[in-house]
Amino acid sequence: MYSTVELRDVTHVYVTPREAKLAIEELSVSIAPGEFVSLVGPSGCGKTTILSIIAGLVKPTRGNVLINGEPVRGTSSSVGYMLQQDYLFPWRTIMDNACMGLELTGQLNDQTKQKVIQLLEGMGLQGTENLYPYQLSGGMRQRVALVRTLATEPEILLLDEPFSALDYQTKLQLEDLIVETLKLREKTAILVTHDLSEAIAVSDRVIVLNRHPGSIRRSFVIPEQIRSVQPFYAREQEGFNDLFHEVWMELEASDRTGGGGAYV
Ligand SMILES: Nc1ncnc2c1ncn2[C@@H]1O[C@H](COP(=O)(O)OP(=O)(O)OP(=O)(O)O)[C@@H](O)[C@H]1O
Repeated sequence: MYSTVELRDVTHVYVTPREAKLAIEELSVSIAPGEFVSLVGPSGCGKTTILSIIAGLVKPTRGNVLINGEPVRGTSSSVGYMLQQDYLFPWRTIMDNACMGLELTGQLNDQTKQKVIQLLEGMGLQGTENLYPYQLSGGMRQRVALVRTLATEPEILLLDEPFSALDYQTKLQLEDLIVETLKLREKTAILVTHDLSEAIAVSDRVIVLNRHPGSIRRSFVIPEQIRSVQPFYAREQEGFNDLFHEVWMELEASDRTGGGGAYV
């Protein structure tokens, strides 16, 4: 059985006219089918770069990236990317926004449109189909963005701080909804977040990255009693606070080590 996502000794150097910056060094990680993994680490340690490499948007300088055992060669419909901003088009209705991915990949037909309607319903967005993004709250818009991502049936979801622009209550509600939706559909997910409590509450595994250049510092497997319940209740489980403290100390240590950037 292969991993859904595998990075083998991945190094990435950003080359600009002024400098060559080592963003990630010798990073290896395997993510199993259906696993939910969070990446946490100091600002600038390479989290978004890792997602961009998995998405096929950035070609790593060295190393191999495999999805379902196949080398990544550019973007693929098996990988969906969700960002902090919803990037809905203001001039398109909610239905037309939700169908964007299908439209761009030539998969829009009566059957897939029906699936979008069902997904919107599942997210509590029934009745919004003919509205425009400005008529929805931030949390509702982010749910539309999730429908747009799920509509093309990606196997792997890359989530780059999708909850960070939301108010706290909406963020907790959306965490529960996304985790439930992804588990139900057996999706593999990789989340980048600055919120440690969120990382522990939603994940099967939390990976702490080293600061400059990005590499794996320590990996925490989330105990069964925490990951078997909804993220909201995970925070109340025995062992949650101790684990939070342990991950926090690791993150603090990561933040203290390393310089302002590694140059080659
Ligand atoms: N296109 C680029 N050109 C040059 N350097 C870049 C580019 N993108 C990122 N970098 C640099 O690579 C390093 C890693 O950036 P990246 O955005 O992956 O970090 P991050 O951990 O996601 O940061 P944050 O938590 O602040 O969002 C940083 O030092 C950043 O300045």
